[in-house]
Amino acid sequence: MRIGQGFDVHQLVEGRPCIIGGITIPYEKGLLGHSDADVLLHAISDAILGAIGEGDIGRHFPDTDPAFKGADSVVLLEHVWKLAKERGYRLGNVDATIIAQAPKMAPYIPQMCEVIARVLEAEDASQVNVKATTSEKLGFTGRGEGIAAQAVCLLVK
Ligand SMILES: Nc1ccn([C@@H]2O[C@H](COP(=O)(O)O)[C@@H](O)[C@H]2O)c(=O)n1
Ligand SMILES: C[C@@]1(CO)OP(=O)(O)OP(=O)(O)OC[C@H]1O
Repeated sequence: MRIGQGFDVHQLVEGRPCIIGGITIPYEKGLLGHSDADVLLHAISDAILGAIGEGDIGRHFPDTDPAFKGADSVVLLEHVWKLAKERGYRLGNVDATIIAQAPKMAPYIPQMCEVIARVLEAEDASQVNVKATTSEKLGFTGRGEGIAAQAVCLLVK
């Protein structure tokens, strides 16, 4: 049994789609990054990489590599999951929190969980949990300058 944790932040800017958990959320701003900047899938990818002792997504998908410009983070997560499976792991559970003053995540969380459960080949829906919180208008997330996400993942053999 192995455990890993992940944390990621992306800036919110105008002129970008707001893609979180593989779902495009209607909003006036979106997340800035080399890839599609899916902060939730990046935190989950890092949690899995941490659990298998494989560093972080920056090591596997350098932001200096044009191959990952505009990359779909679902595809990055699929690659990370393949690494975990090659080492003989299956999903125990993943639990994640999105920290965003806005937009409201709750209506989209079931769809996000479906995407994550499909990629991580969850046998039961309860293995994937996504939560959201504001930071009560405090800090960069509270001012709407960016969105953060954190995740923990348990892998079993
Ligand atoms: N971006 C967000 C933030 C929060 N939620 C939901 O609202 C609940 C209350 O948030 P607080 O920060 O005031 O505790 C939270 O538990 C989430 O269900 C959301 O959907 N999107
Ligand atoms: C995913 C990668 C690669 O495109 O780029 P970004 O979208 O900027 O995301 P970040 O969370 O900074 O981490 C790793 C990067 O290498």
